[in-house]
Amino acid sequence: MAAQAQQESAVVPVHDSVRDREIRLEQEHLDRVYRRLEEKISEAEFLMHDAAQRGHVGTPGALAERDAQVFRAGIHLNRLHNEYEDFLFGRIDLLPGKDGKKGPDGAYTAVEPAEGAVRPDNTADIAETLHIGRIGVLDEDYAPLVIDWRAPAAAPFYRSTPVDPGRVVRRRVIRSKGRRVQSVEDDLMRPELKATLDGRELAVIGDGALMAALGQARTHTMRDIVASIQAEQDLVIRAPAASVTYVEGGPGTGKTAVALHRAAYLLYQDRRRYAGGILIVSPTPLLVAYTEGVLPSLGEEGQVAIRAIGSLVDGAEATVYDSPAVARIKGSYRMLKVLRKAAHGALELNDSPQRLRVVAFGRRLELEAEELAGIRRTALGGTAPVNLLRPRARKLILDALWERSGAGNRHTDPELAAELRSSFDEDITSEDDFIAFLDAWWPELTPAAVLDAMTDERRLGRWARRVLNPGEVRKLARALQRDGRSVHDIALLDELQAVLGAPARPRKKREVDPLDQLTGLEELMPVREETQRERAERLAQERVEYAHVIVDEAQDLTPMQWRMVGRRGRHATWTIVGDPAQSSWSDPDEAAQARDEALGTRPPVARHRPSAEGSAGRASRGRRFELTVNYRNPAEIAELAAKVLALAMPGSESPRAVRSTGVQPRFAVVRDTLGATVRAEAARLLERVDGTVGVVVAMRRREEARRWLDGLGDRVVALGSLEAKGLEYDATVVVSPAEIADESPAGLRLLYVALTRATQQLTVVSAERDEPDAEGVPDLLRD
Ligand SMILES: Nc1ncnc2c1ncn2[C@@H]1O[C@H](COP(=O)(O)OP(=O)(O)OP(=O)(O)O)[C@@H](O)[C@H]1O
Repeated sequence: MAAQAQQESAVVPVHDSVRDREIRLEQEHLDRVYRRLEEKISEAEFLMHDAAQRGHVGTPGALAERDAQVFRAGIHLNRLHNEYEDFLFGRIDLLPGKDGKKGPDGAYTAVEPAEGAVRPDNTADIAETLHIGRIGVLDEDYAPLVIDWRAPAAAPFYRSTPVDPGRVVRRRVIRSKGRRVQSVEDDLMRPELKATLDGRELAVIGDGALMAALGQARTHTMRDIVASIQAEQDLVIRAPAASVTYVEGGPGTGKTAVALHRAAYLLYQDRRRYAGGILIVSPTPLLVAYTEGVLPSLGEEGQVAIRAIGSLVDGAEATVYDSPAVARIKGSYRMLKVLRKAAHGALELNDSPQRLRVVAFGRRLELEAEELAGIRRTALGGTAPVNLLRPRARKLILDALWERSGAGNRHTDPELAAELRSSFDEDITSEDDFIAFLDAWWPELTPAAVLDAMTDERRLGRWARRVLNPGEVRKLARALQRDGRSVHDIALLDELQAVLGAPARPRKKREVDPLDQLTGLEELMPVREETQRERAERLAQERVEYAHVIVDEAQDLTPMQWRMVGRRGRHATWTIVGDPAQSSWSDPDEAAQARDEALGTRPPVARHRPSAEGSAGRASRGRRFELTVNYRNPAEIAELAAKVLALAMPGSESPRAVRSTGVQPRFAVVRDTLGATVRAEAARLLERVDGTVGVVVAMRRREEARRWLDGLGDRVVALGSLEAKGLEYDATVVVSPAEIADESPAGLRLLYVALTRATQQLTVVSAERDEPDAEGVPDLLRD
């Protein structure tokens, strides 16, 4: 494979003085870059100062231009001031290009070398050297000192391989700290070539950047991979954002890393188009915290929102977990019907009035319970949001009262009849009793109130008739009774928000007109409710939608979650990143159907039933990429995990591990108590690795496991199997594979996730139910 071939070609021992010379040369270049950056900083500061000096006078156009200038200079300054580690991290030495043309960044555009660039005796001259960094920097003559890693000219840095080298002869990764270059590592793309640069033979230093990056100790935050993005990953990062881009790959293939770098790339490549924002949906707050430093390190902040799937609804936050059985109910399409029924049914709760009595034109008029129920049914017909139907219901009531009053027959002249009707309506609607009736009979519902109403089992049973069975109703009602929201509740709240429509704004008082005050007219004017059209316009403004949505760990989204995410990207392009073998959702067919509907790649079909043919395996519209190399796990750990993959998804292939450590996974059995054994194993690993240790347990043991690790320090953490999604540690302890596997229908897939979190060492602790053999190897992990 390309990555390995690169490594093999790069191991060339060099004399220290050559290394020192190469480092010195890179240092000289970096010094020039920083001098130029300082000039740019002064320029930006001057611009800001200058703009601010222009004061507050001028035409509105000039003021807007001044504000824009201050804004732009501020952003620029901010980026320049962030003194990144590894500001400059790469370099490529290139043969002359085919057509000799230069692009807007000052670099040659041709990917292929010019004819004759390589002489018959396999010698060549380097025609161009490009340095690659986090942002582009031009010198005073507009020649590139540093090319932005996302610029087209930087692509060969990532794409070139010994198999398909293009113009690249040497690819160099430069490591620096602050302003000092510390080391360089080279890969030769054309090892057969004797290339010279300025009359001197090209030196080759180090044993490859990728391996150096992979061997580093892990902290609790992810690092960017700009210096060592691999060719298959680069293709995904730079794929044009048309419709949907699907990315699949096993654990550790860099899916999350690629997703983050793709966000930065898209912004760079078309900042205006993505000004509407990019949303990255992540499975857990832990993964959000782990990854949120990457984009700032790539110079991108502000336009990308990384949100956990349980934090997508403002004002609600998932804090508790559902049992697998409850999750299955809450996540399923079937909930759609239940929620709609509940939203309608909730109108009748809390002493909804059974009768309406008003006085109009001096007559007492009444509507009885049955008539009111009929009016409610008519008003609720159709699909408009419940809260927006109140004006319609009000109108239907007035119609019924008008009918009852018999006043409609008084005039044959239409104009007079209309006048009479309008004063009839005014008579009624200005009555306090009528306003109070309407508030109680058609209350403004909130999603939280409807979900609370669903905690009553009998009531829920009514709303879920023929959709959920009585056992499911009981489980759901009980789960909703608990304090705190689960990640699945958030999708229900969002669905309810759509079913109900946003609550009306507090009624706006009309602007006070001094004339009105003089005449006392203010008091006579009825307070105006927000009209339906005004509300629709307001909602359109308030709607939170994004220009591009990236869904990480997409295999985990339930149908209800897909609907929630879909609402945030109705006009967006998408990048969907996942691995079916790691899915924690039990019905992949139903989820795939929901995904395709959310992405608009498939017409909606009957909802609460999975389609008869099954849709998970069928290709949806869009481009597909596959990542095939595991950069996280050493081969020893990947091999063990592959055994579980064969059980969880027979026939699917494991990604190929790119390195090996020679350290085999360790198997331990419970000696004293489970807690004491796990603690001892965690302590042992803490001594053996410099970075972090993760202890993965079945979800129900999370709290307990935290106590087991008390006092071992903050390099070690305990996690439930669902919480381990996407994370990685130097070493992991996986506690009782059988417990994890038995905990849910997706248990084997969650065990696969647990076993693939370590970058260096893994210990598996078996309890009794794991049926360990004499070596301590649990049943599930034996050949
Ligand atoms: N090109 C690369 N250079 C250096 N490190 C890399 C590269 N690609 C991936 N990695 C590292 O490999 C590890 C795994 O990457 P990442 O978490 O993105 O994988 P993933 O496919 O999302 O895994 P999972 O499916 O298990 O969540 C990370 O530490 C990442 O930094």
